[in-house]
Amino acid sequence: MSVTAVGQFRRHLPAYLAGAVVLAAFQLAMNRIDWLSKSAVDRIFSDHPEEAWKPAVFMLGLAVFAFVTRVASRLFVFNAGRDVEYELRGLLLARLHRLGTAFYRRMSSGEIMSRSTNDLAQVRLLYGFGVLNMVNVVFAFGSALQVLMSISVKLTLATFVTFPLTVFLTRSFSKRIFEKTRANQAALGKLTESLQTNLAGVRVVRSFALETRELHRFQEVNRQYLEASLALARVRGLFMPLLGAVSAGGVLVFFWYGGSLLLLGPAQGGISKGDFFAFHLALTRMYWPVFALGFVLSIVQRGRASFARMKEIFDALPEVEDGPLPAPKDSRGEIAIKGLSFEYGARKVLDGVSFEVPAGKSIAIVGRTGSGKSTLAMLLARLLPTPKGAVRIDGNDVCDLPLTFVRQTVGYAQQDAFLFSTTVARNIAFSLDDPDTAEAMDTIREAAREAQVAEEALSLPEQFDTVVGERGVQLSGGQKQRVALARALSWGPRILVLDDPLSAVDAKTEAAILQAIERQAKKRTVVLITHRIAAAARCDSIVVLDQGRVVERGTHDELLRVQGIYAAFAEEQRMAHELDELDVEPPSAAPSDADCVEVA
Ligand SMILES: Nc1ncnc2c1ncn2[C@@H]1O[C@H](COP(=O)(O)OP(=O)(O)OP(=O)(O)O)[C@@H](O)[C@H]1O
Repeated sequence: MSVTAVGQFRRHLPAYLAGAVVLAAFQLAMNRIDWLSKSAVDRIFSDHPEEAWKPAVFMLGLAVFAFVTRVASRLFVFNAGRDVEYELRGLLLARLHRLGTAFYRRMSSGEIMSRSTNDLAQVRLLYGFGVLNMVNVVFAFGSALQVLMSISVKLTLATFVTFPLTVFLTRSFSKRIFEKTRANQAALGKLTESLQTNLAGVRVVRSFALETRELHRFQEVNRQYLEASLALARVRGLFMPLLGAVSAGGVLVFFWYGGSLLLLGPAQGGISKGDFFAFHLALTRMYWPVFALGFVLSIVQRGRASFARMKEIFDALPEVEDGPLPAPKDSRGEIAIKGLSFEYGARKVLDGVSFEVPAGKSIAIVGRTGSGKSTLAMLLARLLPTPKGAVRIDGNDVCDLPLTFVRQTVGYAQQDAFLFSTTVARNIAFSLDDPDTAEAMDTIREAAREAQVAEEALSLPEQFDTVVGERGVQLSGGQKQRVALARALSWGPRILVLDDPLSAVDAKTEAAILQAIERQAKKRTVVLITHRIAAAARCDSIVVLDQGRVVERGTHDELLRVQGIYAAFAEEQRMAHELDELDVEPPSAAPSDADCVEVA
């Protein structure tokens, strides 16, 4: 469903209509107050001045009514504006969840943040303040014009002599305000992006002692934003006083021509004192909305410019869409990959990859860095646009299945251990519906034990309730990796894909984690991406990738016998192990042949 400015307006039409009705009632009351003023003034100068109290009492009643309708109109319309903002914020996040790597390559997170906050605030103003005042201008104009024209058509036309100039100014300035606002919002986006990059990389900046250079770069973006803001302020600043001056011209005409009509009096074709007074009231009432029109138009233009920037996110097409089949009730966890090729742009990173994993078995994907292992894992979970017919789960093409089903079935624990800025427990329990129950806590502790991070978690100041800081800044690289692994283990999907979960652990911890992964493999299908031969050896089968192609397939022993890339890796790692003279794992924790599945 596409998100349009008109569509959002239509969704809240009842509230806007209610707001319009009470605004109309308010302006009607103001119209009646003008007429009652005329009546009161004429009575004061008549033979019975004591009767002036009657219209005055009515005016008081109408003033109360006007107050109530004015407040109600704001409640209806401003609340609708807030509702639009609330909905757009939700839609924005939902869309951002669906968009893929191509979009995130194009738009930085700073830019997205700017559009989701600054631009959204401008859009809220458009749907609240902007709409209210646009409607109010029309009603106020009609209500005042009725008083003016009824009192004197000639005087009305005379005071309107400046009107064409007002229209001309409004039109030409609103276009310039729109353009300047777009430029201003774009500059703000760049500023937010620069600030966010500096914050995220503050440690790198400090460790390279490049604060001064980064500050200079930031100042450049900062200066561009300042210039864009000043350019916008100049246009807006010129517009309002110009409009005010033109309006004041009309008031001057009123006093000059209206004054002469007053001196003539009604008997000689002029106007009464009450007419003069009411005309002035109505004219002031009308000039205010015309004057405010400039401000309102600038809000509308800013809102439009911001909506256009947000629409770029709403209109971005997800690379991966739901398939047409209904979600199967369950999954056995059988994987079949056939002729899978994939390119990033023009660069082919997977080329005709084929292999199968029977349900409940484990497979290791081994290969040099950049050989396409993570890409393969992401295609399995449809985190990238998987080619049709290349990946099947339980015989179903993943492209035909609902995305939620695929991603719940294929649990992909990424290589970069991303932690949320919350507690250790909540990071582990990310996939659990209710992480605060005693049952969830048992799962969390069990997963932490399996991932060999329980002891360290318990030694933290508030144990599992310790907040790990932004992206887990308070934990070491290895701790982060194991918390992320615990998260994957607590998830328990049918197919567990672990992307290099051992890159930052020592030999002893590695052995313990491998045993945990082996226990997992008894319950589900496991795809283990690893550089470690010791880890691959424990899997039922091994696939070796080289430059995106499957170059070897078999069990650990079979591959050793082939004397190919895998055997070379094994030899490299054995020699590195011996050369480093790393302390040998205690016999109890060391992997034994008996632990291996189908390793002869
Ligand atoms: N988003 C991307 N856009 C363009 N190229 C990419 C992208 N992600 C990865 N690549 C490239 O695709 C190739 C395969 O990357 P991939 O991450 O799948 O390799 P890998 O085998 O998992 O490597 P490693 O063991 O270092 O994690 C690499 O050459 C990489 O530069």
